[in-house]
Amino acid sequence: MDPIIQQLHAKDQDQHEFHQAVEEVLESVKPVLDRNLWYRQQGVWERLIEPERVIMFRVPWVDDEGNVRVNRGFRVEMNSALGPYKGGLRFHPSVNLSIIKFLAFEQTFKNSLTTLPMGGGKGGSDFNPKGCSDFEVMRFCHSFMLELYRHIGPNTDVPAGDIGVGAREIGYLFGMYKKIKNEFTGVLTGKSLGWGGSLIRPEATGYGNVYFASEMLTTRDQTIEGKSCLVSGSGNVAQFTIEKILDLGGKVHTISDSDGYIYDEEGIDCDKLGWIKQLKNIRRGRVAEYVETYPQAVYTPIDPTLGYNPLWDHSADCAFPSATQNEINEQDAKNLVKNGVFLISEGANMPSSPEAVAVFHDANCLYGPSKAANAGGVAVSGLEMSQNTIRMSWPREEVDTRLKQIMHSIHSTCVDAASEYNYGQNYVAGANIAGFVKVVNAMLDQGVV
Ligand SMILES: NC(=O)C1=CN([C@@H]2O[C@H](COP(=O)(O)OP(=O)(O)OC[C@H]3O[C@@H](n4cnc5c(N)ncnc54)[C@H](O)[C@@H]3O)[C@@H](O)[C@H]2O)C=CC1
Ligand SMILES: O=C(O)CCC(=O)C(=O)O
Repeated sequence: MDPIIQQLHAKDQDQHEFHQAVEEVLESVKPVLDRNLWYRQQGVWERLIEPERVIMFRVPWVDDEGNVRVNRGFRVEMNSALGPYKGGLRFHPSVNLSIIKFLAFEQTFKNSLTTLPMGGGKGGSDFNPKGCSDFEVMRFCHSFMLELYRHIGPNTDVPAGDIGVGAREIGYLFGMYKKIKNEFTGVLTGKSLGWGGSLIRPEATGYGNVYFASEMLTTRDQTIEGKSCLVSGSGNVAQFTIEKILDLGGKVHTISDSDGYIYDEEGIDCDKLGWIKQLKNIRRGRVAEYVETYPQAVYTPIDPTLGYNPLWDHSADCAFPSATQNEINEQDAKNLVKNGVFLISEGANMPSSPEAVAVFHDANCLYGPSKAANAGGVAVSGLEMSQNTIRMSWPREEVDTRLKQIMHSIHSTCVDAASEYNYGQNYVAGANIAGFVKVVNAMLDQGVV
């Protein structure tokens, strides 16, 4: 094992997700480090895997029954070589330091790929919004911001949404920040349109992922039109991935949540997607309800004893994992390949295990890793920051055009970096190398800080 990885395991024991993310990047950038001894001498790698700052805090709040509840809050400010820390907040019971550190680490390279001036950060809490009333969510968000406000700012650290944090939560967080600081600034992105949000930000991660997939398909003279697709998740990223696939003439058969998944042989059309948006964004229900309205579809509950996810065991051309990390294991990857899937484009962060990624590469699939394929969300957040700074809002077409250009540029950046280091059409290596080189060159320019 590389001594750096040995040290990491000794220092940050049990941070499995963080180790996984670091090991993948280190593997890809070894030839870059070998070619540039200066990088090694300057300890860039050791500096990259140590967050600039880790903030952990108590979040006390009162539920509707008057009970005092306590959650743990996190913000990991990973790297500010390229700009203010930037990255989402995740509210989910599984959140811990390892998960936030892996997300902040990935975010650093992802933000670098966007070409926009953003450093990497991520935060969140083990708070579970599921089943909470709006008032409970509001009290939690206000308490969370009562601590977070002292660490963030429009030129310091600009959080946004992730799992469990959408427009409602961003509104409550912004309200408390504004009250404490007495200023109306672009301190958060993903804001509602009426008070500083950007058009296309809600759509950006999903749309961007499908634009990236289209770029990958172009290398084989193909398009999304007529392709059958498997999508996991049913939240923000999944919904707008489906919307763009339909827009480009593809067909989508699946959605899921943490209880189970839906397979709709006929395909999820625009009307059904509208129903899913109502279910998830307004009624906050479970995907199991889909079969009550569309009885031709099949609902399968999660069975953790299976060892694989049957959602990935259907015949299709393309897969868009859009739920959570490590949702595709080696067996799932083998099932996808066996069923004819030849393109995997990741909306979720690190949804494929390292063994699954190896299966995709061995089968010569077009495999778009998350830090490249889902970078459209944070890219449009960067555009929201620019619009807030100049106190303007750009029209929908303008933001969408910029998003398309950014995804095109990320694709060519990955292809060029992979080819420079003889990695062929390996988007993992390309994304890691290109993201890494830009960040470490900025770190070297700024000295040992
Ligand atoms: N919202 C954004 O702009 C971005 C999100 N992402 C990533 O996309 C993924 C989804 O995030 P969002 O759609 O924003 O969140 P969301 O909260 O809107 O939706 C998450 C969805 O995933 C499902 N899910 C969560 N845990 C699951 C599990 N263990 N098994 C099956 N389903 C599960 C939830 O039921 C929900 O439908 C995450 O990995 C997130 O980090 C990545 C880039 C940007
Ligand atoms: O828009 C942002 O700043 C957050 C996006 C994000 O969390 C991600 O790319 O994973």
